[in-house]
Amino acid sequence: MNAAHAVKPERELAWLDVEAVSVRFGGVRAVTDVSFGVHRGEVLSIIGPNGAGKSSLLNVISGVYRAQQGRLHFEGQLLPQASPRDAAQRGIGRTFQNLALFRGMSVLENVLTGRVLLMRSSMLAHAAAWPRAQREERAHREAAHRVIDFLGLQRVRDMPVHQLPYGLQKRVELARALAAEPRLLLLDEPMAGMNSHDKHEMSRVIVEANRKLGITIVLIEHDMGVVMDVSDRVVVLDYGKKIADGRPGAVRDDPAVVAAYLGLAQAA
Ligand SMILES: Nc1ncnc2c1ncn2[C@@H]1O[C@H](COP(=O)(O)OP(=O)(O)OP(=O)(O)O)[C@@H](O)[C@H]1O
Repeated sequence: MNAAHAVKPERELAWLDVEAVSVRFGGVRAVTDVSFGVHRGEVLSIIGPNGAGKSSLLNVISGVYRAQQGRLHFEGQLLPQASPRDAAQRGIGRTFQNLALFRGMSVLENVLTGRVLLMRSSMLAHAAAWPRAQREERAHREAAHRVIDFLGLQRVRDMPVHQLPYGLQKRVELARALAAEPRLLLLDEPMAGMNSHDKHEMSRVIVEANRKLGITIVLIEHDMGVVMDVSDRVVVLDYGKKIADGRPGAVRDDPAVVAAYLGLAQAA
């Protein structure tokens, strides 16, 4: 066959397929031509020095930011960009780098807000206490209770969130994200600012959510000990570009990664 007529085979898409994504803010290139795949059932960590583009990438996947270039596919479907609601409805959940809870509301109420997109009855039906709406509300409360039990938050269930220590507040945030029943959960520095005991606890519940609930997890984390412990695979960004992608041990020993982090140590 004439080489000119050879058809390039279609690339096989990963479960979440990030293809040549670039994000710019004015003159700042936050993410440049980054591609990687997330396999169903894994814990994948995204690491890299401050400002490497990790949160921007997560924001593109969760529909918060629009990429100027590139495409995303989730479960074989092209993801429309900059639509957090669409991403959530497709089963992509997330937490944010800074606490984003309703501080005056109880733990249970916060977790219930995670189920808003799963609610079918209108607010009016709930307000009028129609039987179907009541049944639905009961089911949502039961689901919220299950998540609270899963994360060991029963004792503080009715407390206002602002009265809880920081480590527990971060766990409530995770509970709210789990309440939405995501298949893919994006966690942006869920252990930032935690002491080592709380970090250990948070790592444990993340691994349990992955293993027991079958949720695929993409995690941004700075603590290399945690990354090595919990990740099946690691993607490394530096100045917006992907510099490594592989098993944790291989990535840790990768000369390009060592150089990126050594550069950081020398600059400090
Ligand atoms: N909304 C925005 N507007 C303007 N610039 C932004 C915005 N979001 C991110 N940036 C810039 O894009 C670059 C990458 O930022 P990003 O937050 O994605 O990095 P990061 O790897 O998550 O950093 P960190 O570890 O410090 O959270 C930085 O230079 C940042 O200042």
